[in-house]
Amino acid sequence: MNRAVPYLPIMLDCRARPVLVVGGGTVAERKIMHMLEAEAIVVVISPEVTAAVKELADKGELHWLQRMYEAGDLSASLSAMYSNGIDIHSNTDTHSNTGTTSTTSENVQSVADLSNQPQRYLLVYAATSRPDVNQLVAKEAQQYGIPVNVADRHELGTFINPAVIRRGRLVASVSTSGAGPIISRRVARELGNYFDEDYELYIEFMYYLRHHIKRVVHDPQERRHVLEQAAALDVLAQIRHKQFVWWDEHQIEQWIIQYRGR
Ligand SMILES: C[C@@]1(CC(=O)O)c2cc3[nH]c(cc4nc(cc5[nH]c(cc(n2)[C@H]1CCC(=O)O)[C@@](C)(CC(=O)O)[C@@H]5CCC(=O)O)C(CC(=O)O)=C4CCC(=O)O)c(CCC(=O)O)c3CC(=O)O
Ligand SMILES: NC(=O)C1=CN([C@@H]2O[C@H](COP(=O)(O)OP(=O)(O)OC[C@H]3O[C@@H](n4cnc5c(N)ncnc54)[C@H](O)[C@@H]3O)[C@@H](O)[C@H]2O)C=CC1
Repeated sequence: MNRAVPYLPIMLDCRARPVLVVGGGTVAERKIMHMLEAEAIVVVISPEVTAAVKELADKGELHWLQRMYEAGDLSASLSAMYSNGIDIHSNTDTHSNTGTTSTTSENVQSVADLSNQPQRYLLVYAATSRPDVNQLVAKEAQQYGIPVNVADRHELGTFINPAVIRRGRLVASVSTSGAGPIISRRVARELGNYFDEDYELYIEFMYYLRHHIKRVVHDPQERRHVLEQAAALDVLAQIRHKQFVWWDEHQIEQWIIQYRGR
């Protein structure tokens, strides 16, 4: 038995960064949905895709290259891909060569914008049904220093995906370090029952309060004390009992005053 890989859990800002998904089946579709939620620019290379992925491509919400993965796809920089005449904008959008944005989604950037992007993919997903292709994608990604996820044999890749629940700014992700994804999903659902919908407003309010405190309380010790008091507020209970009323700035100032100078 292998020892568990000590994976590093992080939160990655993927907004407007290009990510590549190789393959377009149900597994690829799930990974694509997470990438779109993270507001990444999604490029899919696959001869066939699911109906849902096709629809997203048609709407211009992702870029579909309708073909097999080719060795070298990852070594080509994105701007080079484009200047070689490969339309990475979308499989259907023949007008994108003009460099104008002709899509409905905020996610999708014009080709001109893409050429200003980093020259390599931020992340790569090898999610085809062909082990040899997935292995080639993994090898190439590692050659170029791009983090890669391999759907059929996670040990060939450099990162894996947790099961996730979101409550606005609160994100809980669960991994079994690859031992059993169904268990991850179950644990995430259990966390989701505990951290229910009320947490969204609670965390939003705490964000707003902390932001305000950071702006007006400059002494580090004093700030720390005020932030501890904020964390101890019974806002969540008030939300649960439908008694919570959002504070205005004046209320916050008044509340802070009582803890100042301590
Ligand atoms: C290592 C990892 C790498 C990665 O994909 O990132 C991986 C790998 C593999 N999954 C396999 C199978 C299944 N995966 C799922 C579901 C999910 N898989 C996810 C993550 C991960 N899966 C990573 C580890 C997560 C952890 O650490 O716990 C979730 C959590 C998140 C997500 O995919 O985004 C998502 C649930 C999300 C949700 O619903 O909330 C289901 C269930 C289903 O489809 O309904 C099955 C079928 C049942 C079964 O086989 O157990 C196989 C065998 C393939 C084969 O047999 O050919 C491999 C290959 C291998 O183990 O190497
Ligand atoms: N990591 C995970 O969460 C899970 C992984 N898997 C594994 O993931 C893999 C994919 O599973 P599914 O999506 O269900 O398969 P699928 O058969 O539905 O889809 C495979 C996709 O790969 C594409 N493809 C095939 N050859 C290609 C090539 N040379 N270049 C580019 N694309 C190519 C096909 O067009 C198709 O879109 C399988 O190996 C499966 O064992 C399965 C379940 C969960």
